[in-house]
Amino acid sequence: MITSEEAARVLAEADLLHSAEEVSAMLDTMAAEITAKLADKSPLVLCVMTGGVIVTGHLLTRLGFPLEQDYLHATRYRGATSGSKTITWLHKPETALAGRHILLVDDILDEGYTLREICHWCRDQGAASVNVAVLADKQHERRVEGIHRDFSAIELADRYVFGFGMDYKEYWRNANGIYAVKGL
Ligand SMILES: O=P(O)(O)OC[C@H]1O[C@H](OP(=O)(O)OP(=O)(O)O)[C@H](O)[C@@H]1O
Ligand SMILES: Nc1nc2[nH]cnc2c(=O)[nH]1
Repeated sequence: MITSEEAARVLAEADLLHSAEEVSAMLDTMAAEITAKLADKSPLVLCVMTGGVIVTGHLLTRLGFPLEQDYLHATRYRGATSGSKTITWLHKPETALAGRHILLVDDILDEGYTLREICHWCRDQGAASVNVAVLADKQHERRVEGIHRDFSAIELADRYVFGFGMDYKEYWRNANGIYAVKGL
């Protein structure tokens, strides 16, 4: 836990990596790629809470074809800046996945434990296909095997980032852009 004063200092000292305008343009491109692949599939779009909530909202307004929406919550960082290897499921979707084309939407693919487990779960439920869309794809050598993203708006350097759904110790998911914490 940090105070709101500390949160304000972190934002003031952070590096702005991508402005809101840049994020918007990159989401346009990703939405066009998703449309080309899934427009005739009547997909079930699953928002990975909490971080995925903002990118999912922005993305959905750019997808002009029939789809359904639900959400799930699986977390491993729980407000920290490094994650445990154990995923905690806080909510599973009500909608049946069997036979559906699933589009998972999350804020960031980092080491990949979270989305790998979620993809496995979707397939275990009998999904016809599982596609992964992330706002940010972090570039490093620590990615676990067995996970890849199908769509990504932005590739990021290996720093701890926040904004546009991503938190710094639960603050600044509401920051309108993508920032890197000073020194991290
Ligand atoms: O690729 P990984 O290294 O597994 O990390 C990526 C995950 O970490 C964050 O979730 P977090 O556990 O912080 O939960 P939150 O969305 O509720 O903040 C983010 O939203 C991704 O789901
Ligand atoms: N906010 C945030 N959450 C993450 N989860 C995995 N990596 C990150 C990151 O860089 N920032």
